Amino acid sequence: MSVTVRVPAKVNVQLAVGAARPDGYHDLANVFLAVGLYDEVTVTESDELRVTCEGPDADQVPLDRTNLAARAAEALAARYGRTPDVHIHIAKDIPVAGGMAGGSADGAGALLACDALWGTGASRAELLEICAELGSDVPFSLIGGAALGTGRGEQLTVLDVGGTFHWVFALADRGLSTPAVFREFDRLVEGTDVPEPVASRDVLQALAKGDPDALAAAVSNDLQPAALSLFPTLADTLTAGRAAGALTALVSGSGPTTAFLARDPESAAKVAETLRTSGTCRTVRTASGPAPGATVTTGR
Ligand SMILES: C[C@@](CO)(OP(=O)(O)O)[C@H](O)COP(=O)(O)OP(=O)(O)OC[C@H]1O[C@@H](n2ccc(N)nc2=O)[C@H](O)[C@@H]1O
Ligand SMILES: Nc1ncnc2c1ncn2[C@@H]1O[C@H](COP(=O)(O)OP(=O)(O)O)[C@@H](O)[C@H]1O
Repeated sequence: MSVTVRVPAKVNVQLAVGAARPDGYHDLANVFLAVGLYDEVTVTESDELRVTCEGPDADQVPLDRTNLAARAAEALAARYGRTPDVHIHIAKDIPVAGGMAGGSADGAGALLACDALWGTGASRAELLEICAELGSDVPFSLIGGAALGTGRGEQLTVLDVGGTFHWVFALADRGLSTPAVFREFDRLVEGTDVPEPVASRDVLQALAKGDPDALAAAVSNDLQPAALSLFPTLADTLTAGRAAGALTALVSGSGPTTAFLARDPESAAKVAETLRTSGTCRTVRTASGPAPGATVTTGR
């Protein structure tokens, strides 16, 4: 018996970051938008826990117990007093270490898939609690759509979205470590008064209206200076996308993926084509959002 779950990537249309907390995390106002780039996680009953992965970035994905999908299976099994003996196969299309929450997607996907395979009867609230233990971004991967994340990003408020937003993503030739980007943020703000992170009314209204021009004017990412400091050539990618007609350009989360908002699919295709030949990125993808959260597609 096996179960397959499809899980989306995300882009952060606002990422407001507060000062480092005593536990090392940062309070956030994190406005997530799920976009239609997906990983597929299949779990099959097996005699031991093992992970395999296929896809263009598969060689960068850990296959041991540090894999978030393996950790999700272990966490659910521990809670229900059983062994996590499943083969987890990840068909990976979300860039690895790209600021698009690929590992988080696999964690949420494996959790939902194991839950369905084992018939635990866990409530949505219980699954979200396990997600939050696995990582700050994991709860959002489960719910998808659009949401405001507060605390370290794990406390979610679902947001209304009044239309479809068309995005182009430029993938870089190497990843960036999320903790390293937060550390660089701390270094850059040292000695300054970091304001409490607050959700932007303009961002929320633009999402609710489905208005790409208004969203383009309102997006922000407090981690962008840190990502650019660690990966200066990303500035060239942002410039190339803006010159190609994107309404706005920003780093996705902790990067290094850069995100470009377009007015419609035709404009997105044009921006994508220009970026593809610009020599400023490894490859380019287009995707629209909001996309649904983790969804069981086949199984049992
Ligand atoms: C920055 C964001 C924006 O959505 O994602 P990415 O762009 O990397 O995908 C997230 O905050 C990443 O979430 P996630 O990748 O789940 O992070 P976690 O596993 O919880 O934490 C990894 C490390 O990131 C830092 N961290 C994470 C979240 C947070 N609110 N404050 C932090 O300082 C800490 O150094 C922590 O040890
Ligand atoms: N299932 C997984 N897929 C990808 N990376 C994973 C996974 N599980 C753990 N990781 C680790 O998490 C790191 C961050 O990867 P990822 O979640 O793709 O990026 P980001 O945090 O930038 O969104 C990777 O470098 C890898 O070591």
